[in-house]
Amino acid sequence: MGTASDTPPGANDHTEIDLDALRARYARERDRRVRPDGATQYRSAAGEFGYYAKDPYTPRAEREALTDTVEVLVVGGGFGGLVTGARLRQEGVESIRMMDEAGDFGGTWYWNRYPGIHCDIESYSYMPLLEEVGYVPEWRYAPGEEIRRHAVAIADTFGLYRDAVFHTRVTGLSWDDHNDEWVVETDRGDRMRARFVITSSGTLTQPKLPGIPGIETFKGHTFHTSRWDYDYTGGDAGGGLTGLADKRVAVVGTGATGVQVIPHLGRDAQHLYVFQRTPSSVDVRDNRPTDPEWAASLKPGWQRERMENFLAIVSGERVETDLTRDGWTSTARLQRKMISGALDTSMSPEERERIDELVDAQKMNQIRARVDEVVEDPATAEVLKPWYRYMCKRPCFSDHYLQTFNRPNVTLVDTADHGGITRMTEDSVVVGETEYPVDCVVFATGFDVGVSGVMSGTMPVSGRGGQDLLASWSRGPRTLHGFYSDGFPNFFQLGAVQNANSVNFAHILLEQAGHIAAVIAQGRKDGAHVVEPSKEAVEEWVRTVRETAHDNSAFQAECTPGYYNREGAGIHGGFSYSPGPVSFHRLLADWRGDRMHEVLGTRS
Ligand SMILES: NC(=O)C1=CN([C@@H]2O[C@H](COP(=O)(O)OP(=O)(O)OC[C@H]3O[C@@H](n4cnc5c(N)ncnc54)[C@H](OP(=O)(O)O)[C@@H]3O)[C@@H](O)[C@H]2O)C=CC1
Repeated sequence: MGTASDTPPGANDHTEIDLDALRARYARERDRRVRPDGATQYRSAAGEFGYYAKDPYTPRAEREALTDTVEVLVVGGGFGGLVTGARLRQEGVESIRMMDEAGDFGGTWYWNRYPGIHCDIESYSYMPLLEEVGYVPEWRYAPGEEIRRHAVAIADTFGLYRDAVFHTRVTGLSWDDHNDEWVVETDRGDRMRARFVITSSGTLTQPKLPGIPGIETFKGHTFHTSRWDYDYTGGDAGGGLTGLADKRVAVVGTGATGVQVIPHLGRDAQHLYVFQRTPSSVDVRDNRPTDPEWAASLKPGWQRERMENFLAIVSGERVETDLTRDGWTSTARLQRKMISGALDTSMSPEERERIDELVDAQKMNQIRARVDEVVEDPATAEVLKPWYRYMCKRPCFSDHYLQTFNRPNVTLVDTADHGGITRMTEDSVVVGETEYPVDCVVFATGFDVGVSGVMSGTMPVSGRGGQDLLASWSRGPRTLHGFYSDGFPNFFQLGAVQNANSVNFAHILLEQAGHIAAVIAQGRKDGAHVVEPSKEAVEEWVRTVRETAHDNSAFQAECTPGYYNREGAGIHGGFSYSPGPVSFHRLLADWRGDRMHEVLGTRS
């Protein structure tokens, strides 16, 4: 197998690739799509558009306001919150309240139930705690419903429904210095208390809408993919959208969601218009049911081994064997552009960059050639070809997407030269001067990515002496290992900020949960009043993250716009710990070995 640090076969044999011409083409295609309004072009699904974010799956139950006290409050019932709850239970913590805005557990898998939904990371590594729950996924790449059911199974296995509250949003957290407790206020009128608060409020739950002029005037039916309206479409996540048989449907967006949903809309709508601004790179999926013999042969510890092997490969570490062997592990070298990890130091940076660029060009040529092989109409095929480097956008995998454009009832509409859809009227989507009358518009336009309640300010956190967390971060996040900050005792955050990042984020969350549970358990054992890092420890970690930051701004600047590069504005490295998740997890394990006492009971 290859690793990110090997020179790939054929890397020195690219005489046919004209990199200058390719760079010029990439720049031209990028310039067609950059908008002067950048990230401000979007609208949140709030205020007059709040109905796009309503929960269509679970009725909201009335309940009494809470005034009790728990030991741990976990904000967020997605995998981050669930695995934290599970690890705390394993450490013997009894009093845990799980809280979520959704109507049940599952996080992103609660909200996203659109037809065709699957996870594009292999389920055996993605779905956490499989061995603890006693489950082997039915599919190599699991459908969303199987993943959602697994989330519920984790909650059942670890007794996390007990004390859980749903359809509840935290509106304020304030530290009570006198009692060493958090006072928690919510949009349900709760005013409860918790000794520890852990937030894992997720990144792919708040739907985002394009700022299309006239969007509010459209009188037909409309919804966002993360709040699928099966009452209107009929069918379920497996397809069979019989309600669309006599409907002209527009879908806006061709990202990872669009690629999964479009084959179903194309199959079932009377006519489907796909409004595309930037094509995704779409590689082979090759999904298959789990082999029962393989499942029966698995030995205890198999999942951790597989997860760690996958994480190591996609982080650019050297490993002996590739247990997964899929589109992620075979492109590890290319992912280094986005998710930095181990760097090959056996060659000069210039030589490394030249080889990276050639390997990238080779991969993207293969992706573009696949479009020609599958799509019958050459003009349509041309529009579906992605002209950017591999990790500029989330890579996609599908064996049905490109094929959909061979259907006579499917029309691809290229909006690139118009910055997206020009406007909407009462009954049409308009691109340039051309009107497309439709009955229904489905927005596959993504999420306010990376915006947790803490970062957006919708969950104000007031620490020691009433200091505001966001205000204390006015010059950037200040944490020890991404988890906690001085002045905010017993408050933990899960997420990628100053912590680790990976395409398999479920693995990162599992490590974070284990770490937090270990710290809390040690604190309980030692009789510590609080968990809080010192100001010096925080400053040292912020400096470490900054000094080790891998600056990929040059790469980002050449990328087509999207949320990876703040719509073309660029992001400097240093958001997460650049040396990569494997080094970070090692660093955390060492820290737990001999420095944990530094955060325990430092104040009371
Ligand atoms: N693990 C998995 O299997 C899956 C993961 N995901 C995750 O969710 C993330 C979000 O994916 P997704 O929901 O597809 O959202 P994205 O943000 O990736 O895609 C949004 C789409 O909407 C298009 N768009 C936005 N505004 C306009 C406009 N005004 N006119 C026309 N088109 C417009 C974008 O075009 P443009 O590109 O030009 O901006 C893009 O194609 C993924 O990156 C991935 O991390 C999602 C699905 C499956």
